[in-house]
Amino acid sequence: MAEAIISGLLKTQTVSPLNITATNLENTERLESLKKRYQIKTTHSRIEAIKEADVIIFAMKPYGIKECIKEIKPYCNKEALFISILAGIPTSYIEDLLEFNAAVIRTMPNTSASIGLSATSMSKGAYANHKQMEYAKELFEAIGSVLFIEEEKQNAATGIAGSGPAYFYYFIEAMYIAAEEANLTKNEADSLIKQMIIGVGKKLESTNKSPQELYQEIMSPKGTTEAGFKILEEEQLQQHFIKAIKRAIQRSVELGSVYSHKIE
Ligand SMILES: NC(=O)C1=CN([C@@H]2O[C@H](COP(=O)(O)OP(=O)(O)OC[C@H]3O[C@@H](n4cnc5c(N)ncnc54)[C@H](OP(=O)(O)O)[C@@H]3O)[C@@H](O)[C@H]2O)C=CC1
Ligand SMILES: O=C(O)[C@@H]1CCC=N1
Repeated sequence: MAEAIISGLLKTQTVSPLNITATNLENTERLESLKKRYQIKTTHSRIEAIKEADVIIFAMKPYGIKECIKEIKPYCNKEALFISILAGIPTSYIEDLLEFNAAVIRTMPNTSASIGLSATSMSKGAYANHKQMEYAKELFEAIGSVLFIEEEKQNAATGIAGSGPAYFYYFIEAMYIAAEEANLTKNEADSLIKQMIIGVGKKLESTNKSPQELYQEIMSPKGTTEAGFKILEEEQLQQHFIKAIKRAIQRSVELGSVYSHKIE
């Protein structure tokens, strides 16, 4: 995710490579390759990375945030803007760890960020101001769209749009399996499935029709689609899918409470 953000910021010339420093935990090879590909600065020292930064983006796994902030806190610029892409982690937790009135913004992008098509949701912490929100929006527009939402809705946004692409890829995988079993070659399947998915996305974008209207349009009486739908309904696939999304949302809540319980 961090690379997708870096790549978007550079492609849109939102930030100069000279003003980006990437760091990670231990993977030197990865930092070298980022440096070579994007001409950004890299360092293994998280303190060096953040010391003079006016924007700090947290993009590690949620369980890493506590240790990270503990390490960098004494060196942080108190005027900096802190942006988190961590699933579940509340802005209040980051503010508490930093132990000053830090401007914190919580975001939830998705992997389509790597092609500039993320659907990112963004919420304000207690001390971030309007100007900082607008600035963060500008940064994240380099990787797609940005929607401002209240922080209590971020877990829902995480289950829907953060995890969402994975569920679609899973269904698309099923299409490839069915295509192969029906003797389509890989190239034939690629050509049909990819364009079909692009068409669905663009159609959805260009119409006011509901998803139900759209699938009903496809279903001729006693036709192929209707025959397939009967199986989906018998298996209660839609209910299972709703259950899966609800579980993802719940997991985001859990991540927030597991990793952001009382601070020592
Ligand atoms: N994957 C997704 O679709 C999305 C993920 N997110 C969120 O983004 C975050 C990252 O996910 P993802 O990119 O998939 O994970 P990755 O494992 O690909 O990347 C995590 C990176 O964080 C680095 N890291 C870990 N701890 C520290 C630390 N203390 N200081 C600096 N760097 C650190 C790791 O370094 P090293 O390689 O050296 O271990 C690694 O480069 C998660 O919090 C997730 O919730 C949000 C939206 C979508
Ligand atoms: O699975 C996860 O926890 C992260 C957050 C959203 C997408 N990936």
